[in-house]
Amino acid sequence: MKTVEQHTADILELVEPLEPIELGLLGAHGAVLAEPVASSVQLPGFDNSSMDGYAVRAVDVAAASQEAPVSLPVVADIPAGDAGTGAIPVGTCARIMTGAPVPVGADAVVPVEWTDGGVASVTVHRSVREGNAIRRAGEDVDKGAVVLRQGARIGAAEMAVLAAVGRSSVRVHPRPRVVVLSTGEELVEPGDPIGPGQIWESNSYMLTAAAIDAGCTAYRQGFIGDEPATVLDTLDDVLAQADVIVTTGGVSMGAYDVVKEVLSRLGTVRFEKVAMQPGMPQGFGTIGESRTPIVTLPGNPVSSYVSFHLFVLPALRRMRGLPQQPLPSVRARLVAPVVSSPRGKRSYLRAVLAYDGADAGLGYTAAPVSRQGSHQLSALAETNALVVVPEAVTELPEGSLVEAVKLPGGY
Ligand SMILES: Nc1nc2c(c(=O)[nH]1)N[C@H]1C(S)=C(S)[C@@H](COP(=O)(O)OP(=O)(O)OC[C@H]3O[C@@H](n4cnc5c(N)ncnc54)[C@H](O)[C@@H]3O)O[C@H]1N2
Ligand code: MOO
Repeated sequence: MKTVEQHTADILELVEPLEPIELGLLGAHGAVLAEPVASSVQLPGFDNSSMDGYAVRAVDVAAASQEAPVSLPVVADIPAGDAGTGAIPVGTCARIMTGAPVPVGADAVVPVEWTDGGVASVTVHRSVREGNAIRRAGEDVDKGAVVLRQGARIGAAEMAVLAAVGRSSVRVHPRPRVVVLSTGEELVEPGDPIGPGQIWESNSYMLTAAAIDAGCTAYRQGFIGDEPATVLDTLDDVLAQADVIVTTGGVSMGAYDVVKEVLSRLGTVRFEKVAMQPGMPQGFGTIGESRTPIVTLPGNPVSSYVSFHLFVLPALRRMRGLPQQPLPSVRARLVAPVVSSPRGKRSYLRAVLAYDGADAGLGYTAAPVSRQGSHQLSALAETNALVVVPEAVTELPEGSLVEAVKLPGGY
């Protein structure tokens, strides 16, 4: 059997960062920059007021106090958006709003709270230091400075920076388009009536959500039965809209394991056993003229979930133009024994990871959930980590230190 590492490496060899394209700002949300972004301007672009108040010469109000306020004529009113061409003569001031350009001649702003708020003339009852409440041109960004590095993921903060330096579009590795398809004659759409031997389909919903969480555009193609021609036709149909296809089901040893049956025939998809539990039967390869990557996950829901995180997430990272990075893991103390783990396979036990180091001196603790079967889906929702039991280990006493891999979204 193959190791988890070998299988991951094989899948990674199949995929490349997606070709960069130019996208409008909101279209680039979640995408990864394929270029460094430099600012063509300085920010702020001009000296401006950080408060609503009065633009003055500090020296003109140097003597102002509560007991001996100073009055100045107000010669202009400067709202934000003013072209900023005005000047104030010595001994006068201008009413100014937050973000408005500081007029020539002024070197400080007196907040309106320190005045009587006058319109024609204003009485100031506190002195100010030179530069008070003025945001200087260029104090945020120098002209030509790189404000976002190549490889940055465009989230809310990056979006703000791009817009603030005047960019309306950027060159990015787009979000991978993931098409999710499940197979199985027993599957029924949730909400539809269910008959004997049937189950409501859940894998494609789970994987579509997981792919979206992983920064992709995901299409739930839904599910189809075990008819080989339908599987091939459906795969053919979705090729045009997929950067990667993820299927579930039909990859094991059964008489109707259709994905394995039809894709093995193509000769471009390999089916192998990986030394892990859950998630032993796996497949991957390419299909179609443009050699679209396809990862075929096992049908058992927990197996499918775990193998998506171990094998598909790294591929998606690469397609997004991000460097490889394992899911974060911590050392944790088991709060219950592991009574049996298969020799020769690495177990990924669903667990609840908690941090109670400060109180109990334990650091992280991991409590494997009680239902560990590949079909026992309900325990997944409470799971936030996978406890790794190495291939050579078949049992672990309570209190053992283990590696716990944090699952995305679990925190
Ligand atoms: N003789 C053997 N049998 C099995 C082996 C084996 O090595 N020899 N491996 C077992 C392991 S491990 C796994 S995992 C499963 C994988 O099977 P398949 O990928 O072929 O999946 P199916 O047989 O289609 O389904 C398995 C199981 O999962 C349920 N399922 C499938 N798709 C969905 C879906 N979209 N939503 C919800 N549930 C789904 C399905 O009803 C089955 O119960 O094979 C073992 N067998
Ligand atoms: O190894 Mo299968 O993936 O658990 O039941």
